[in-house]
Amino acid sequence: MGFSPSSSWFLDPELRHVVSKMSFFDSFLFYIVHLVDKLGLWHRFPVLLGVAYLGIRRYLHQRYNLVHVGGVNGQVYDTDEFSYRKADGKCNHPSDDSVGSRGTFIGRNMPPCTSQYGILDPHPSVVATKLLARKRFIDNGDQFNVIACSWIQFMIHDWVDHLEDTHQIELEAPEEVASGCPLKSFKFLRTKKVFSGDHHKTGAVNTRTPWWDGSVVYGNDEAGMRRVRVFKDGKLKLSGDGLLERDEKGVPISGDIRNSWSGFSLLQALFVKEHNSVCEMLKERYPDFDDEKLYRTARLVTAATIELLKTDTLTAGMRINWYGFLGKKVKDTIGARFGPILSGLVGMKKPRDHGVPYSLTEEFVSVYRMHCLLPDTLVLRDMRSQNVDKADPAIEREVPMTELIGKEGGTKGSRIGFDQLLVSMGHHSCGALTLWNYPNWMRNLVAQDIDGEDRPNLIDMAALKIYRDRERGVPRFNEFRKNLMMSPISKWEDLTDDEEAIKVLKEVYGGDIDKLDLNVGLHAEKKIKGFAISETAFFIFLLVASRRLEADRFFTTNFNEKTYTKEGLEWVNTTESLKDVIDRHFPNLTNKWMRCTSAFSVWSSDPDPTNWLLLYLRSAP
Ligand code: HEM
Repeated sequence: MGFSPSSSWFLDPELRHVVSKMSFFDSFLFYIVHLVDKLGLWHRFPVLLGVAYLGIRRYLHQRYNLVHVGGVNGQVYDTDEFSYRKADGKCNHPSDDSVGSRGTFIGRNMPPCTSQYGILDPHPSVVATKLLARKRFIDNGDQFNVIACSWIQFMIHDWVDHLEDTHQIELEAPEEVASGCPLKSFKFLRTKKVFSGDHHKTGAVNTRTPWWDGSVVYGNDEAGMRRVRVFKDGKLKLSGDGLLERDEKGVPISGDIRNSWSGFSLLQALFVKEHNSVCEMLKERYPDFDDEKLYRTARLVTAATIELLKTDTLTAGMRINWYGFLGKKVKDTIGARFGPILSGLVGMKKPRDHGVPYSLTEEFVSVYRMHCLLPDTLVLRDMRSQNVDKADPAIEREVPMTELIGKEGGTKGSRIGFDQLLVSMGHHSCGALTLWNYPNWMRNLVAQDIDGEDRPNLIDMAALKIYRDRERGVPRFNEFRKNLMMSPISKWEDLTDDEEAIKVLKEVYGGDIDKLDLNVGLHAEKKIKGFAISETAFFIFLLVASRRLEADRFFTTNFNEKTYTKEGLEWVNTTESLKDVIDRHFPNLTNKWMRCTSAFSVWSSDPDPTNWLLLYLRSAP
């Protein structure tokens, strides 16, 4: 029986079930979190208090929001023999070689949906047409540019993709919206349900490796890995123009090639360059390293790069994940000696999985469905300018996104070239995660299979994303929030101040708030100042971002000179942002074209002001 204050006036009745399964201590912590939530306070706290709140919340999520879907039952192995990242993600967990490998189950952060709404209630095409379809492009201001959007896609393609069934489904738009749908009906493959041998009975399987292991560049299995390697000096293949090589069918040669576009391939090419530079550095220091040893070490180093989100509280939170409360200077000087809180998760003596074998989760995939970040066109900047006005560089022309996707997009990307693509993406704000901002060109999309080949049937991605969550048993918005220890909404006004949105939400969901789809809720939700994503999505990131580091042997036990080499570790520790990586390879580009501090902000925007106050002591943004 948990802690229960005598006057429980402030506990939402819907959250009683949450407290009932908690220990006394945990329920005490939960009441603190719940009180802060009710007062809407945590993001207004000074940074130190905000971080403390997030720390308690993360602790509670680690205890109550990790659900093992099952099926991990590998072998014990010799960790010293495999002190490198294997192609298929095997041999990372200290005592079970299969945890986190390709083909294991996608986990959950909460039990599957319990509501009885039908899979077509309301019809996904109705939701897509009335609430998601872009009316006009709404940008995200200066905070994030198209590089940031591609970076997130790059991460997704490193971590997760659902195995599909061979069974085809057809969705036909109901008459009331058919005229507004680019496709009156479309066909796609069902998510494959695999028997998990556990109490949830079935689950979905990940065709990518869920570790932060750079598989987007290196491949997800032996064949994928062999495809990208040169087999000389540890290096990876790269075309003479600095972009990806392509095979005779026009498919790019890279770790993950499905549903790519020029901006995404550009990031892959950038990290191939980074990998190859690490190889050169290692070869110079260690002339006796053979191709295999150079490849393995350079992969470890390249995969361990990181970039952080905005606002001081988030930055502090992410830095604490990596360096701990004592900060980078102390960690660099004396090492990770004081445990995860003071010295950070990276470099901990042992990986931690909180009793649940590591995997990514269904909920994580749902909240990362951020296709609204994609613009309709990419505005190309004029690279011939002599005196570049960084605040407003001259425009050459606009290219529709449809010309930048798939195999044709690869050819177009090569014609544009690395420099112009990168600079143009840097200067282009990405889309906002809000209602009525889903790119219409994705409602009529040529999707690709796992080999990068175009599929014959066009798909409506806006409708499909609603279908996918329902098909995979991800709870709808209110049930999702309750499971995440957040208060559910009781009226539409709790969700948004936008009167037009409320009107259409009522129309689509017939006034039944519990029916609201997760992804619609996430896009409609009022945003916290400084946040591009919703608070509901953020709490999933809070849990999963740290888990990716702390469960990984190569960020904990093996994050040392013996595994990475002294120079490799130094490389990781002196590379703090994507800008550092760009600067290493293209110093003139950022000098000439970028005003701001982070490569992910719109490049014409102001640099971050110097703030002499210690990060943790700052007030709220
Ligand atoms: C031109 C760019 C992009 C294209 C063509 C594209 C296309 C696709 C397609 C066809 C799917 C599979 C849909 C399904 O069968 O359920 C998908 C899934 C997904 N995409 Fe994208 N996408 C793009 C960019 C992005 C971006 C920028 C993000 C995130 C910021 C993103 C996040 C996701 C996620 C989370 C999934 C679900 C993966 C899964 O089900 O396991 N995509 N995308």
